[in-house]
Amino acid sequence: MVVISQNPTMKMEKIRDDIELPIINLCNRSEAMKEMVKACEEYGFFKVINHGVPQGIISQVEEEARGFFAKPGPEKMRAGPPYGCKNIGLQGDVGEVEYLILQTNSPFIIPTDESNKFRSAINAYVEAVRKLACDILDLLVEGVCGSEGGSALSRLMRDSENDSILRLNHYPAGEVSKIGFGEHTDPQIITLLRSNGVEGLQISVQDGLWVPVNPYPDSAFCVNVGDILRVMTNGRFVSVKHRVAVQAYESRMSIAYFVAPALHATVSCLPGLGLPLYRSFTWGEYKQAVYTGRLADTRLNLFALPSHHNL
Ligand SMILES: O=C(O)CCC(=O)C(=O)O
Ligand SMILES: [Fe+2]
Repeated sequence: MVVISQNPTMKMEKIRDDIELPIINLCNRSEAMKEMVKACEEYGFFKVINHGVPQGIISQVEEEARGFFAKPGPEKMRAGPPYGCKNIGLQGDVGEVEYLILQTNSPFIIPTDESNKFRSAINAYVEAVRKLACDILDLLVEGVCGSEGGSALSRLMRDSENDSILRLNHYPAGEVSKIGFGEHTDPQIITLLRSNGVEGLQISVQDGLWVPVNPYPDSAFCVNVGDILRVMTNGRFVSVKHRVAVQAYESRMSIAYFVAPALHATVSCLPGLGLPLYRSFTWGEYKQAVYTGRLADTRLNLFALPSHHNL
């Protein structure tokens, strides 16, 4: 039986701080392609610099987000969805985090945003990170399938009904033993993450061994493989568990852009990558499995094909 603790604390697991994620320079595309593929196989995480998202657009959205999270609790609560606090998902998972979740593909409102400045900043940000995500996905497909791969991944996010979301997280400074965001894999295709320079993110390179991801260089985006990309690369890329630890003296803020297909889109292994490890499913079906499971579940197991299939 799983016991739900109201304030989860970090178990005393080992931390390894001698692993640095690769920092990939997008200016050199053929090098970047190889390095990204290697990083996706090894860690499921990497950082990109010279990514083409203007610093002004990033600063604007970070400033607006800071302003929003600094509002008094009751005011934010009154905003209702898209605002949330402590609860993560629908199955009782909690963390020391407050957040805004915005569907990027349909008009949204932030009820406290009377002047619409926040909304404009977010729209500009989403447009810029969308381009970056397309670019990264095209390079990854080429790296894995060669030029025949074409735009097999980026076309999923170009679909006018794509289900991509933007999530702004704020972790107030507090007791370091507390969990801001419990361990999980991101279910989507890929995630582009920005942080305000405060540490806290950790990735699980193997069971019980956590690697802190430092927030440097300042200009970088952290990119990670989601479960869908794992399925589409037939397990060659790994969607790695990660979590966020509360920091003692400073609040962490992060902005995650999760690239997802349309709900009706079929997810299956890209051609030429061997016998599929997972059965095909729609993104809607997978999302349902995410909603009905706990944050830390390895939901892809539900879609794994029996091993005799691969003999
Ligand atoms: O805040 C972070 O750095 C990571 C948050 C995260 O993993 C998520 O929102 O899925
Ligand atoms: Fe995540």
